[in-house]
Amino acid sequence: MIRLEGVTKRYRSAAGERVALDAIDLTVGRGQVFGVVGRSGAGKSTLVRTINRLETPNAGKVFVGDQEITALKPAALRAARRRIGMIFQHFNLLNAKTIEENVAFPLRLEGRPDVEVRARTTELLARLGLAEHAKKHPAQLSGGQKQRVGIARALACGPEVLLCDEATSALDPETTDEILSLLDELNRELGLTIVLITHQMEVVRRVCDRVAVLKDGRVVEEGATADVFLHPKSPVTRSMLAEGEGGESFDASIVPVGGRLAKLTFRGTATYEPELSRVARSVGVDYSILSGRISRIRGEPYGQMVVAFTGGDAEAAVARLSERGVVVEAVS
Ligand SMILES: Nc1ncnc2c1ncn2[C@@H]1O[C@H](COP(=O)(O)OP(=O)(O)OP(=O)(O)O)[C@@H](O)[C@H]1O
Repeated sequence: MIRLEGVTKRYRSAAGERVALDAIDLTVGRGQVFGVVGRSGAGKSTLVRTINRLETPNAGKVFVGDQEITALKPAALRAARRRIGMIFQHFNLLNAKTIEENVAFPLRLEGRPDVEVRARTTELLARLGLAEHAKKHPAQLSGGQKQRVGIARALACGPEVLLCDEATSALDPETTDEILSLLDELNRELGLTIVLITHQMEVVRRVCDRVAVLKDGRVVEEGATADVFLHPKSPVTRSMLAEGEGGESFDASIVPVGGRLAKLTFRGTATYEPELSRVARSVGVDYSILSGRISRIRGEPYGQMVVAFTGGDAEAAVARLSERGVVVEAVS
C-alpha cells in the first residue's frame, strides 16, 4: 500500500547540513497498522510527512497505492492527499470554528454539495461520539475529544491511509488507551491502513502489526511487532523496551544463582500452559524463576521469563522446551 524506496531528506541550516532520512526503504501492507519508533531526532516526523509530501525528499521515491507521490504535479498531489488523512500531536484544529465546521472543512475545500457535507459530517460526529459537541468550539473540549475531532476531520474524505504523528503523546494514559482503541476499531472496520509514529513503545505494543525502529535517519530494525518486542536485535530497541518496563531489564551479573540461565518465550495459548513444570518433571530438573511477565502484543498473549536450571539435565530441558515451541535463548 505504501512503499518508500531510498528516501533521503537533508535539511540545511546555519549550523550546516543535517541528514534526517538516510536512504530509507520501507513497505507498509494494505490494512496494516505500522509503527515507526525512535528517539527524538531520529527522523520519525520527517518520514511520515514524506508519505503525503508535506516534506519532499531530496532523493528516492514514495508510492501510495500505485501512485508515485513524489512524481505528482500540484493538482494531482491535492487529489492524492484526499486518500491520505493525517492527525497530529497538538490536534491542529481551527479554533475559531465549531467542531462540526472543523470536520466539514476538508469537504468544503473540495466543493462538495451542502447536503452531502452535512450528511457526512453528522455521520462522522455520531461515529466518533461527538454529536453532542457539534456546536462547541475546540477550546471547550478535552484533549481526547479534540483528537476525536482530528480523526473525524481526517476521515472526512474517506481516506485509505491514516498518518498519525505522535497522536497520543499529548494525552494522559487513559485517554491514550481510548484513542488507540478507536484507531484499532477504524483499522479493523474500515480496513484503514495506519502509519503511526511514536516514541512510546506501549503504543506500538497495543496496536501495531509491524514496527520499524529508526535511528539517525536509518531503519535499524523492522518486523512483526511480537518478533521485534520479544527478540529485539538493535541496542536502541532494547533500551527503549527496557525503559517502557520501568528500566527493569534482567541483569545476570547481580543474580546470586548458579546453573544454566535461559530466557524462555511462550506465545499464544502456550502462555497459559504449565509447559515449564511438565518439562522439568519429565527430565528431572529444578528451576528458579528469576524474572517474568505475561502480557499481550496487539491482543496476542505471550509470556517471557528468565529461569536458572539447576540440579539435573538442563540440556534435555532446553531441547524438550524447544520441541514444544518455546523459544529458548541463552542469557549472559
Ligand atoms: N525544518 C527543519 N529544518 C532543519 N532541520 C530539521 C527540520 N525538521 C527536522 N529537522 C532535523 O531533522 C532531524 C529529524 O527530525 P524529526 O523531527 O523528523 O525527528 P523525530 O524523530 O520526529 O523527533 P521528535 O520526536 O523530537 O519530533 C532532527 O535532527 C531535526 O532537528
